[in-house]
Amino acid sequence: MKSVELMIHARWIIPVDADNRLLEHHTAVVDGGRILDCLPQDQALSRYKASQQIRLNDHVLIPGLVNAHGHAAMSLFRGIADDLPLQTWLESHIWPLEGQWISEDFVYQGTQLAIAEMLRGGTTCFADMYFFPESSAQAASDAGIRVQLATPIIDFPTPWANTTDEAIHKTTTLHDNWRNSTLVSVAFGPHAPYTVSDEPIKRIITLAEELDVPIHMHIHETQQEVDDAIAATGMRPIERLDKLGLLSPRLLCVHGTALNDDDIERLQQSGSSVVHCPESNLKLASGFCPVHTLQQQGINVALGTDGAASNNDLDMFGELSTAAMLAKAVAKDAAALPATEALRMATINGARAMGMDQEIGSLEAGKLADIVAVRMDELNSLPLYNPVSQLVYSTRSDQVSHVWVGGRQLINDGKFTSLNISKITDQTKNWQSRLGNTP
Ligand SMILES: CSC[C@H]1O[C@@H](n2cnc3c(O)ncnc32)[C@H](O)[C@@H]1O
Ligand SMILES: [Zn+2]
Repeated sequence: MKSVELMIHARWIIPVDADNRLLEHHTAVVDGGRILDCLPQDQALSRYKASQQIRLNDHVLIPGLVNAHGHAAMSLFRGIADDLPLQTWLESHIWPLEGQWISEDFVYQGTQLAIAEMLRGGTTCFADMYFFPESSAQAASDAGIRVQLATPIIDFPTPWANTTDEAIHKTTTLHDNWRNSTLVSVAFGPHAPYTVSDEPIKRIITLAEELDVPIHMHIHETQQEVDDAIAATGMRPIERLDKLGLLSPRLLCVHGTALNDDDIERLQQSGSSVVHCPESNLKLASGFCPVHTLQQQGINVALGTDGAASNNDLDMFGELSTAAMLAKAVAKDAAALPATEALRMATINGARAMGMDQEIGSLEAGKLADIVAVRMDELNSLPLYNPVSQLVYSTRSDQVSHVWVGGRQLINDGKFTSLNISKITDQTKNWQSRLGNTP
């Protein structure tokens, strides 16, 4: 018998593997932070002896959810500027607030709040674009969650960097400082086509290749963005970025609304990923991402919440259900984005977009043990004919009971093991009273 650290015996396991299998009465065997095996319970008990065994008789195990786009620290701006279209929201409300309030402490504490919400809802890895990414890196590392930090690169001075050169230099330093981390990785985050000019984009392309890291950018968020770009440059944003050489498998194209056939062909030919943020797109009335068409073209589509200031939560189960329903309405086809595909979007597709699909995104031997257990004996989950359908269409995030990242347990029966929630609540209320007094 081989000695291992942990065996999780579950009623169902959805590994999100290539065959979309559903396993019943199986065991996930974890050792050294990785999944060693996934096999029938009776075989697990005869082959392995574990220091810890957990029996989850009413639960489904899934890979940790991957939130492929957000601005974690913006959780401190949740509800501060609602019911506005993107450009008014950003230019008249959010950017002035950021100019006044953003600091290392704001980002560390705001990111802690976001991490607590994400972990509690089964997210084990998130891609983040925000100022002071050093503070976000520290918050993620302290909490034990996985993060890919897309550093904020924008043509105007920000509280983090005065110039694009400084932001790019700080990106390479951040990459160097966290190169040995198993939790924190770094990407370039040029903000959007309308805020970053050609020269920095060219430098980013070269450096991203040298460092072998992703590039993460808001692209085609609204029809207005496309119309303005055509008026200013004679080109659609995706056409311009393609001509600059930005489109490639290392690109996460966030939003992807207002896409025409030429845009879709460029995304497909280049192997770029699209990150769909349905709730933010709906709330800001930004537009619709043609998810079904993109998937029919073989484009990798991942799922993100965007920040809590435009969503207004970081609940990937809610996002999953919204994505599945919206895709059907947009395609005028009830068969568009079936539950199995939606779950892939929220797991393995996100991992692939972030260049991490060899390590996370599915429950398969050799991968890091980023695992989530969800209780399926709640009223809204019964009767249970199809666990995947239930997960996507009727599960609430508070049904998440256990969460492991790299084999470390961060949620145990609904309770946090690595975060001091009363401290996070107090510091959040403190920010609320400071921001609430803004004239
Ligand atoms: C360069 S750091 C990130 C920057 O992006 C702003 N932001 C947040 N949400 C959106 C969005 O949906 N579209 C464009 N920009 C967004 C955030 O406030 C920061 O300034
Ligand atoms: Zn965003």
